[in-house]
Amino acid sequence: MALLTPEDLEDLLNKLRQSNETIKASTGKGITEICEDVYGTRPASQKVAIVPITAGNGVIGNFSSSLLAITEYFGLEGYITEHPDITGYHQAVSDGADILLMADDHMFIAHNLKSRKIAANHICTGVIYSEIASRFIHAGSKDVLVIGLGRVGYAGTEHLVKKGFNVYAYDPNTEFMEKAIEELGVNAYDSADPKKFSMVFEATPNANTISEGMIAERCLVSTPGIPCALPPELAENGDIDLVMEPLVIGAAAMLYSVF
Ligand SMILES: NC(=O)C1=CN([C@@H]2O[C@H](COP(=O)(O)OP(=O)(O)OC[C@H]3O[C@@H](n4cnc5c(N)ncnc54)[C@H](O)[C@@H]3O)[C@@H](O)[C@H]2O)C=CC1
Ligand SMILES: N[C@@H](CCCCNC(=O)[C@H]1CCC=N1)C(=O)O
Ligand SMILES: [Mg+2]
Repeated sequence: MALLTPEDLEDLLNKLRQSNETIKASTGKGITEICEDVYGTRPASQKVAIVPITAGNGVIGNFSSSLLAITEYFGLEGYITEHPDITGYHQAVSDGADILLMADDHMFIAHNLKSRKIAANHICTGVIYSEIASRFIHAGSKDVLVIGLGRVGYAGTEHLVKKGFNVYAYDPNTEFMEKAIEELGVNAYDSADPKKFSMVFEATPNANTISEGMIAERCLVSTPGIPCALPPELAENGDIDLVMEPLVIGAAAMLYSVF
């Protein structure tokens, strides 16, 4: 499980604002509108409690404060419980919080105590980043290249297939490839095929997983993956729009999915 580091979370809201400008330019809509479209919900000043969790690798510096900044960015009333774990959970429920945000090393969830809806970060991250990729206004077809079929990648692929896109997928894990072909009917990406993609969704924990031969002159790369999927020489290319940030977009999708 690739865990965030405090460095990943530095300058979070500036990274988000940058990403949102790219999202608007590439898709015609900003992240809040896209979340509203995908989930059919809107914020309504819900009270959000963030409960730090000490399990496993333990509390990640500025993870809770980043979630607090995210809740406020989306116009919600957020706070971090005074204590972590069960004590914090008890405080949040006693305070009448509507939504709880908490994460151990394996699951990061949003739980709406009122509506009983619950969301997992890896599902929502896959859905929202693949949705962004699929909305590229300059795309010439419904072909989407997916790199990485793990917890996030598979969820995003499922979402794209459901929405009727032609998904070409690659993952060195042959089991994941076979599962995606059998269960979702995706095409195996063939590097020998000269086809180039204008919409790419990448979800791997490795750098430089996208090579020049995969992408069209003008393309949108939407990736939650850390580190960056695009080699620096490609990332500097003006005609490639890159949407990439470490936490906010996925967390926003979690909140919208439980409103
Ligand atoms: N930005 C955000 O909001 C979030 C970011 N993440 C990040 O997204 C990434 C993926 O997370 P998970 O799906 O949970 O990881 P995972 O470990 O479940 O899946 C990663 C997949 O990538 C595949 N892969 C590795 N190298 C590859 C390559 N060169 N080409 C194609 N596939 C390759 C692996 O075989 C594996 O199936 C991680 O870096 C994680 O930190 C995860 C959640 C939220
Ligand atoms: N227990 C810690 C939080 C641990 C979060 C680990 N999960 C990740 O890093 C995932 C979530 C999005 C990207 N990676 C705390 O409460 O401070
Ligand atoms: Mg994110």
